[in-house]
Amino acid sequence: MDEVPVVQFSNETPELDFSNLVRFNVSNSNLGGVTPDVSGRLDSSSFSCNLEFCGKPLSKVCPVPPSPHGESGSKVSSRNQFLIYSLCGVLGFVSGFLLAFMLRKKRKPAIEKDEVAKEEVEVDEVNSKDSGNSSEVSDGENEDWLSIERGTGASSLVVLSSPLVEGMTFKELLRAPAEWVGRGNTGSLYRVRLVGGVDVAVKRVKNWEISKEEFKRRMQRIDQVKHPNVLPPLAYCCSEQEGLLVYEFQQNGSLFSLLHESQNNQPFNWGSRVSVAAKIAEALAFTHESLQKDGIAHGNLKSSNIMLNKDMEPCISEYGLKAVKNHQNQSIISQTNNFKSDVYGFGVILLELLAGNEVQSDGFDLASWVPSVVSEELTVEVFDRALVLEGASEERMVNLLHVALKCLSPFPDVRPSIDQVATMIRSIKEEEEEEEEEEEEEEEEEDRSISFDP
Ligand SMILES: Nc1ncnc2c1ncn2[C@@H]1O[C@H](COP(=O)(O)OP(=O)(O)OP(=O)(O)O)[C@@H](O)[C@H]1O
Repeated sequence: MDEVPVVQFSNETPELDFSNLVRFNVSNSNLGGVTPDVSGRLDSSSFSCNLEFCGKPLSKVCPVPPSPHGESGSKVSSRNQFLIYSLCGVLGFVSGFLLAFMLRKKRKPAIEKDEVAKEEVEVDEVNSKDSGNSSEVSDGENEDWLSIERGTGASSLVVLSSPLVEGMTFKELLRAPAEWVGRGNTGSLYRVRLVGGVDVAVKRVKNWEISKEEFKRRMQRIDQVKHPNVLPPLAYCCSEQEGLLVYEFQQNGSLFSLLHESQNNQPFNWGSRVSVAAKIAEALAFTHESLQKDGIAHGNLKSSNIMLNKDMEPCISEYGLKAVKNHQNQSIISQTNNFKSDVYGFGVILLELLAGNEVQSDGFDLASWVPSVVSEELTVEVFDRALVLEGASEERMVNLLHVALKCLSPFPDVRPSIDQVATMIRSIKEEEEEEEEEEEEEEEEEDRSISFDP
């Protein structure tokens, strides 16, 4: 066999088939690594002067190479990976939980409002089923109710002396189911059912002309003046821009609805009308006298602010909520005339009771029409046909009409005080009652004579 010439390789021993080799020599080369398997046919001289060689037939033992995929290493690394992933998972879960908690805390008022809206819808549905006179609540009206907290600056609710709403809180009021009832000149009115089943009317007054301090003063004073025919405010809260007033809800509606909106032609006879007029006049006279020094008049007296309680007794509502305006030029008038403005408002109510017509509806101004009819001596034209048919005393109707016309004088100083008005109406009522008594006696007399007649 020929000797294989020595060949210089770089760095690594090439992988060769040594089985047929007689001589192999890589001494003094730059090669290294594990000596090839030559099964004892080569000696150490074949690799001499190469420090990088190890293994047989050299005395240098090769180190056990660390296996990147060795069993123990793999176990360690996968355990580490498991620990790292677990740690990341736990950290992720904890931070996610914390984030969700913080977001929920921030969003809480909105969630509560959503709940109120849901409750409103539920109540609206119930009411529209069981009540004939419930109103549909538009999104705008719901929004209006929901924005109360914003509008009043969430100022605290002041609960007045009535035991009906004792301990009621602002939150409780806003969370209670609410139904929109109507919108007046000054704002919207809602029916709210409190826990325990008490129904209250919540009036929201926007853009008012009364300062916050003045309003508080008024409410505290009005709360001290009690009269059975004046609906007391139960609670209030206010900001500079708007206020919230709570009254007991009156199921039987207003005098306005009885006169102009009654669908089942509820009889409202002459005797009842005189009685209603007398009660309102007495109640107003009492309140004017009590609040004279404080300069607090009603400010917005009209038939939609005369509520009928469960016994159909008239009650003046919304006393003192409005800065008084002059009915003629609509400018805010002096305090001396505040009370005369209420007298004018009462004069309009008297006309409505007599004529059964609505004032300033469809362009028809009853307060201007009546004096012209009276001056043309067509007085009877003014009266409600139902009263004429009923046989109401024309004399007393005319007397009441004259009281109304005095109240409607364009000059506030010429108008009587409400106390004088109350006295005039009282005498008309007494005449009416006397005549009724006489008629009853006559009827009884007739009955007796019939029964004695053989
Ligand atoms: N306490 C109450 N209970 C039941 N209904 C009420 C009560 N107070 C007012 N209402 C009714 O709610 C409706 C809306 O009342 P609101 O006072 O807002 O309007 P208004 O009287 O027409 O005008 P204004 O805003 O000038 O007072 C009216 O039909 C009124 O008669």
